[in-house]
Amino acid sequence: MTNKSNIQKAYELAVEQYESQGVYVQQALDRMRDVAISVHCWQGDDVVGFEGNDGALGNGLAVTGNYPGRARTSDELRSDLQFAYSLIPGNHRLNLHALYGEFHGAVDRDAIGVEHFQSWIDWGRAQNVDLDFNPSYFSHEKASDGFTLAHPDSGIRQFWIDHGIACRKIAAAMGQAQGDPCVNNFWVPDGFKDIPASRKDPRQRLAASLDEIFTEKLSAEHTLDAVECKLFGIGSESYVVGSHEFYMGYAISRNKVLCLDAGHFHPTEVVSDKISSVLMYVPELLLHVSRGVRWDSDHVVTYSDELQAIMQEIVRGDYLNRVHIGLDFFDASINRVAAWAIGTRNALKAILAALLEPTEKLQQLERDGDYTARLALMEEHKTMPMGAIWDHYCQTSGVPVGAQWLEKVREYETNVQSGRQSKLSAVDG
Ligand SMILES: C[C@H](O)[C@H](O)[C@@H](O)C(=O)CO
Ligand SMILES: [Mn+2]
Repeated sequence: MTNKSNIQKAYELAVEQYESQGVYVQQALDRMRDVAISVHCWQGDDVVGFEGNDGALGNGLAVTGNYPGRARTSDELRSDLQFAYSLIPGNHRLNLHALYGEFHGAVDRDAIGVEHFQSWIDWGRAQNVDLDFNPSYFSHEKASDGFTLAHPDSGIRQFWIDHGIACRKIAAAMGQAQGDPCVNNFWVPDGFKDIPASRKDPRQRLAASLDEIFTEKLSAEHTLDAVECKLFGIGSESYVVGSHEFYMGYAISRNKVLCLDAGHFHPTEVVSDKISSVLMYVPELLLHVSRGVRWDSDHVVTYSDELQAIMQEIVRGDYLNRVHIGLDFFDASINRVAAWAIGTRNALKAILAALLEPTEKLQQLERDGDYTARLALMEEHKTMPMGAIWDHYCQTSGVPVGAQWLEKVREYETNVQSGRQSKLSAVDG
């Protein structure tokens, strides 16, 4: 049975063990406390949002499962988020999509304004949660044929350009209110199911639309524009306009933040190997930490080799101040608050493990050409008592230790989420 003194004892032994390797745990924990993960709102309600439609998700996004308790209103979503944050050590951000505004009636995407997000801004200030933002280029009649900013119809393109412009203003207002830049991430689904006759034309239209959206210069103290690529989606298997090469070139030439989603590449291609390359040419990176499984790019993040490799790269490259870490997964087959807790805690554990590495020693061995010792120490590190440091970190941060958070989720499910079952609407796809 876990108790405080055992956690403390295990921690002290672990600290000694790390110190014998030249790793100072307190320094690692001090850096850890500054890491803010941008927790994505859309895990809480299966990417439905509050526009008042029936939640029919489109444009290659699909949520499967019908676990009870989906948040149906902004108050329910905020309650679930607050509860999720109470299970996660540290102080984190919230990543909001445009379709989560509070509209009180029909407001089309090109007409949204700061007023529709004022409650979120106020809530963020009250909770000390900084906000990030995303225009929503999906689940809309004007996106139903799979094209938005690259649409051949100039009227439809203009509608989505206006949406992008509106979202930048909202993001800037959020950043100004919180005194910290709001990262505003553009992902568009545009693509073809089958072989295009022109790969060029849609890409030219997408670049032109984005240029129009980004014409107004907004203060980098308030908002940063990010662009997110994708290899394929359901319904865009043959061609996605915003490919990796497209956005890599776009971000470099327009000085934008590049967003890499861990589920948006070929199965054997890893984001961890891209970080140090792209950061040579773009100022900052946004990560969508996710887990691809076959066709789905958005499974709940587990403590996988690739998750650890991503966080190692960020720490080894000393990029913590140039990489914005966001999450992107949605699973309706398990408790949605548990999904947030599992994925976010795993991302943080991987960061802590990376901060506890003897990075300088490993890099010196490499410079010396001692690859034997480099591999030996990397392997020894894998079984160092990181769990004892993590437990202590959770305890001193005032959040549940080990699997105790699951008991809290069970209580929340019984007391809060189970009462929502009557109006459940889950989307299968
Ligand atoms: C809802 C998100 O914006 C979306 O998941 C996007 O980031 C993406 O990754 C699409 O595959
Ligand atoms: Mn993503």
